[in-house]
Amino acid sequence: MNTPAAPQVSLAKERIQILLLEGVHDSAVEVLKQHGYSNIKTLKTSLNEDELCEAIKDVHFIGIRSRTQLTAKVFAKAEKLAAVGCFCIGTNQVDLEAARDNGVVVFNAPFSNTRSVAELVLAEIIMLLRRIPEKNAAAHRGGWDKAAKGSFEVRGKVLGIVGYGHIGTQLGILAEQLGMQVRYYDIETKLSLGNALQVSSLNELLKQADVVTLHVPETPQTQWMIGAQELAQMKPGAVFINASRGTVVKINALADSLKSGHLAGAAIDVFPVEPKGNDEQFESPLRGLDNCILTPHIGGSTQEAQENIGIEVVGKLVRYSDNGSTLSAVNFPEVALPAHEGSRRLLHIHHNRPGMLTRINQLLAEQNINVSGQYLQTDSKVGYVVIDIETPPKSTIADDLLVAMRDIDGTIKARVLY
Ligand SMILES: NC(=O)C1=CN([C@@H]2O[C@H](COP(=O)(O)OP(=O)(O)OC[C@H]3O[C@@H](n4cnc5c(N)ncnc54)[C@H](O)[C@@H]3O)[C@@H](O)[C@H]2O)C=CC1
Ligand SMILES: O=C(O)C(=O)COP(=O)(O)O
Repeated sequence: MNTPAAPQVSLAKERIQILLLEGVHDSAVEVLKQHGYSNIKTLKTSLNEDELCEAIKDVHFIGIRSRTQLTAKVFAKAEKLAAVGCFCIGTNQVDLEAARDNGVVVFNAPFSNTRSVAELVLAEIIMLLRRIPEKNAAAHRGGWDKAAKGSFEVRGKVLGIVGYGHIGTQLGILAEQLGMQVRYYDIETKLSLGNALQVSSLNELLKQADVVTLHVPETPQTQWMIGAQELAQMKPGAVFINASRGTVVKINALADSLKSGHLAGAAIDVFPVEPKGNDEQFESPLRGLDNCILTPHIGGSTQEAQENIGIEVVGKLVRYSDNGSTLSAVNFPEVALPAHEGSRRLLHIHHNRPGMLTRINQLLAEQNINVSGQYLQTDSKVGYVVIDIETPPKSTIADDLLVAMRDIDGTIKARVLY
């Protein structure tokens, strides 16, 4: 049985602690302030696990980007944490199950930086097919490589996109404007935009494409999906781009393929191991290869994308904090209940066991409480219910109910929102 906790109403906004890491854009802070949140700490860097375990103890909301690893150990220390905002697309850096098991909701920005990635990749396609990386490197050393040999227009070439989602589709449209023929491979059947064609296997795509570009998420299926065998399937002289996740490609195999000349070039933005901050040394077997463009995970790093992400993710955190909405959460049942005038709102997060709602409703009935709104959603592990109750002004009904609800076996978290 859970031990009954002291009554606790919604925290005053100035007491809600918010920690934003990894240089989240100022737009996030501005929107938080507009909504009355002022207790905001920002850091330019990420924190390691030990630092996070310490820093997270008093934090109610944390904002991260792709570098901060939020592990089960960190969530175990995060007693007050209500939600995580990933100010990026990927959520692979967060132990989503541990978050959910601790009643912590995780949000992200599923598309605000996708145009930026697509534009970068488009530029890299042209640069690689014109052999600019080598010619640029040679010129820096005093060389003058004016030969046309090995340099090609992109017009008419086959672009092979692995992962035809938000980024892959936009890239396909942009590439068609340049006259490229777009083919893609995806595990799901997708609506082909423009003249794009879906192919049925990764190998088929690798064999057909002059340019292969990866736009898949990090999942158990995509981990190390491109190795020596897959690279060998690619056409001699083809080029390869990865702006998805570093764990999708076996980097030594890629280095070998570039060194042997089988691949003419590559552009890589993400790496199996990335420096934690700008002052840490970058190590990679791709360093020193003139036919390889190396960028420091900046596919989504534009002013436009970062500003929009700041506004979007903070919007989701504020909606959860102000009215309990979990719409578009990546690890949680989605619930949104309109505000009921004159009501008080309670949130209850519990392990998904039979009879939880019955027990909550028994309490409401026993205490003769009038419910003006109630909404429950569950997934396989967790249930989330938002309850609006009618109470006379200044009554302690909601606080008393909270104590009783927290005592229900299977409760993960419960609070009075307002
Ligand atoms: N370099 C950077 O700065 C950035 C990198 N990214 C990375 O790009 C990834 C893709 O982003 P979006 O296009 O927005 O994601 P998305 O979720 O819209 O699209 C991903 C596509 O990959 C497909 N897919 C999943 N597993 C697959 C597999 N095993 N084989 C083939 N296809 C598979 C999905 O069905 C989906 O169509 C993100 O998950 C993130 O890791 C995203 C933004 C910035
Ligand atoms: O959006 C993503 O998934 C990215 O990879 C971008 O990550 P970042 O915000 O630049 O650390």
